[in-house]
Amino acid sequence: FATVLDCNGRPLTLDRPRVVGILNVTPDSFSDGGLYANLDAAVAHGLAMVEQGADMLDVGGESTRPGAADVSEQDELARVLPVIEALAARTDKPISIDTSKPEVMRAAVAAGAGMINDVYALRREGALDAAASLGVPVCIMHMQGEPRGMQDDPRYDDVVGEVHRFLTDRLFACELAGIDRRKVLVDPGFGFGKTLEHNLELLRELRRFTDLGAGVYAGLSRKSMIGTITGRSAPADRAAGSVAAALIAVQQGAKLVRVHDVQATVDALTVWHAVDANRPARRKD
Ligand SMILES: Nc1nc2[nH]c(SCCc3ccc(S(N)(=O)=O)cc3)nc2c(=O)[nH]1
Repeated sequence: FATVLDCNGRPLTLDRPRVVGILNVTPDSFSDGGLYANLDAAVAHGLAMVEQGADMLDVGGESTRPGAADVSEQDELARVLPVIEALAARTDKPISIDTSKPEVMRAAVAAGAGMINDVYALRREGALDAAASLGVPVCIMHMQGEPRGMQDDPRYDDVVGEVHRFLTDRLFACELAGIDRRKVLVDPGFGFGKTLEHNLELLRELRRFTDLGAGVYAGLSRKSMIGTITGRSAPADRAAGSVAAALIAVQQGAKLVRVHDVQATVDALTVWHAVDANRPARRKD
């Protein structure tokens, strides 16, 4: 995958693992309870995360947590466009749009977004063509079922193998549509139609996804897998567990982690990088 992704004129350099700050602009954001439902608060939070070291911001206007209801195109546009425009004017960091709707992709990129983050992996009607014509990097993610019912009874014979096969197929679909594989990131979709055991197996085997020639992207922050393991029922209490999970993902080869707790994660990855980057070259014996 490319070491520098051109995100609508804003570079994202993947020479080391990078941190994506989550900016939910939905009334029911699962962990910040719609704190950023209004524009000024959302923009302030986005800029605060950049100050804390976020390398990119991920703006989402449709909650895709389990049981979430669908959002109309116009509602989603009304939520995300003002935020993307305001942020693009006030930071030079890349901004990704977390959406599955082609028209939201187009409008968001026109407003300044530089990456498409699609939890449906461009499977919606027109999404592949929209992404291909926009030419910005894309993150494609695995989900079993739909947000409404994906956690009812997730089942796999071989969760890693099936998720790997899905991402392989979607990568191929991207290439057929004219999207350069080097501009695609792949994501196993933690919490999207997976039990705790499935999520743990995917994290344990995350390195298996680095053979696809695409950067690996992971979204673990404050999810129920962290809560169940640590006993932290309130998402806001899951920062330490989330940082631990992000570090494990990075140690397994992930290049991007999508997080709520930016500063803590940035510091953890800085410590990891100091140790990893200064590794003495292997002795020629
Ligand atoms: N690429 C990418 N984009 C994402 N967007 C989101 S929104 C989170 C929705 C959610 C919340 C909570 C749970 S749960 N039941 O596991 O706590 C699941 C899904 N996530 C991801 C992710 O991972 N990758």
